[in-house]
Parts: sequence; C-alpha cells; structure tokens
Amino acid sequence: MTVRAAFQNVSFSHDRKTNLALNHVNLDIEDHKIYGLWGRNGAGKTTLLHCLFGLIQPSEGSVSVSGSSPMNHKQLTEDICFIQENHPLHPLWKIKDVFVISRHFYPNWDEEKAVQLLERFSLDSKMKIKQLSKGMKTAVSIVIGMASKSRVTVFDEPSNGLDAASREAFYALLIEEYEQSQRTFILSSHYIQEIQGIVEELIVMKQGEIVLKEPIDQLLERSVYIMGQSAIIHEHFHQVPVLEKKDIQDMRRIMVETSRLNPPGAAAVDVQYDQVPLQQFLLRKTEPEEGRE
Ligand SMILES: Nc1ncnc2c1ncn2[C@@H]1O[C@H](COP(=O)(O)OP(=O)(O)OP(=O)(O)O)[C@@H](O)[C@H]1O
Repeated sequence: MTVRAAFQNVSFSHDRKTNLALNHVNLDIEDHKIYGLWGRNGAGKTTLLHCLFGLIQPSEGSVSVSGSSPMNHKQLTEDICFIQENHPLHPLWKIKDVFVISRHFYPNWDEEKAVQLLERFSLDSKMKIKQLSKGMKTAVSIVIGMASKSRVTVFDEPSNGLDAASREAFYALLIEEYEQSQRTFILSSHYIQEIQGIVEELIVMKQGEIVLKEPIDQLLERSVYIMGQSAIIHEHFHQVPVLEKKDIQDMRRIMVETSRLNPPGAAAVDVQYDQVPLQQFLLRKTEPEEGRE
C-alpha cells in the first residue's frame, strides 16, 4: 500500500508549554482505506487533523502529504480535503456558488457528481446557505468532500445534524465512492457504533498519543467478556490483565483482551465468552490511569 500521508515523531503544544496536545505521534495514512479516528474529548484529534491539513506547524517532528509538507502548500489541495464539523459556508451564498468556489479550490472537482449528490440529499442548488437547516448544511459539506475527489478526505463528525435517512445516504455514498476510486477517507467521530461498520482501521487517541491503530475486525475479535462463577474466574484468570470487572452475587464478568489471554486449560473451564461492544472496550482502553480498577 502507498503511504499517502505520514506523521513522524510529531509533537505540538497549543500554549508552547509542556502541555502536549500531540505527543511524539508516528502515523502512516495509506491510500485507499477508510479510517476511523476516535478519542475522548481533548484527546488530540482536531490538533492531529489540523497538522495533517497544514493549519498548524508541529513544534517537533514532521508531517508529509504525498511527500511534501502541507504547510503553505496550495497544490496539495488536490490531495487533501478537510470537511470540518460545521464547515464554514457564507450564509449569503447559494449552494451553486459554493460549487463554483469549490471548482476553483479543488483541481479534481467533479461537478456532475456534486449535482447528482445534491439530489440524493433532496437539495436544490438555488437555495441559500442561510435557508438551510443544520443537517442540510452538513449534507452540503458532505457533497463538497465527495465531489472534491481529493486523495485524502477527512470528515469531522460527518453525521452532525443528519437524520437517519441522510446518515444512511452518506454511508452508502462513502462506500460507493471508496469502491470506485483509490481515495482514502478519515471519519473522525465520537459515535463509534455509527462508523464501526464502515471503517476498516481505527485510530484511537488518548492524551495526545495514538494508543491503537488496528483493523476494526481485529479489535472486535480481541475484546471479550468472560463470565462465570467468581471462584472459577478467579482461579483461572487471576493472572490476566482485566480491563473491567463486575460481580453479581457469586457470578463475575471480566473484560479482557484475547491477545493477552492464554490461561492454561481455558477451553475446559465452564465460562461463557461474549463480544464486548466496541465503545465499552475503547472507553476502558482510554481511561485515565488513576480511574482504572
Ligand atoms: N486553542 C487552544 N489553546 C490551548 N489549548 C488547546 C487549544 N485547542 C486545543 N487545546 C488543547 O489541546 C488538547 C487537544 O485538543 P483537541 O481539540 O485536539 O482534542 P479533540 O480530541 O479534538 O477533542 P474533542 O473531541 O473535544 O473535539 C486538549 O488538551 C485541549 O485542551
């Protein structure tokens, strides 16, 4: 796979103090993948995306997109499109004006696609931005991202304000576009349940660091609940690192990572295994250290 963008040992502080919003981040973004970006509030996702888009310069390390630094690099707009949450659109513009501006901004702009997608969201190009609801504005920004044809397209909280039908339309569009191109998409979202069926690989941040970058299927497979009699769980799994423990009367349920799970004779033990909802697993994985059991 071709690496389209790379972070090498990137650190960044907003206040030029020791408080690092990005802490020695190393990350490769490959061509033709759908990534999810997840982290708790303040984890560093926006700062990471701003570095990728060249809006801020790392205090340390380097970022490259298609081999060049994205800082003040106008030509890179064909390689990267960043659709922010509440993407800034002038209230007096009509949607068709937005398309004219986008055509100048994105060298690979696909007007036919833009018009087609607008219809999918039941929007009229003559409508002014100020006439649009929150969800309709989000839909316009999604159309920009899709029709930009940029190699790396970032959608920050892409379903902001979208109703169920529009969300479904967005994810269907994303898959269509992904299948017909070599594009890479990054979906930054707090709603992991919504994106987990779409993304191939998940990047998880905690306190400025990348704590996980893994195919989503693998993540789902290796996070398990083990349930059984407390005494049995204790006897057979007391050496396994536990992410979460719950006792109900004489029964115990523990959350573990299977990659670390190798208890002797586990197969013969009378316990039940269950898949952990991804959100629960991620919450435990990103818990502040002192909050962990
Ligand atoms: N303009 C700023 N000035 C000072 N500190 C900032 C600024 N923007 C962000 N930070 C700090 O940088 C860290 C990372 O913030 P960032 O906005 O990148 O997180 P995030 O993961 O996008 O959070 P959220 O999910 O809440 O949007 C936080 O500790 C935050 O307090």
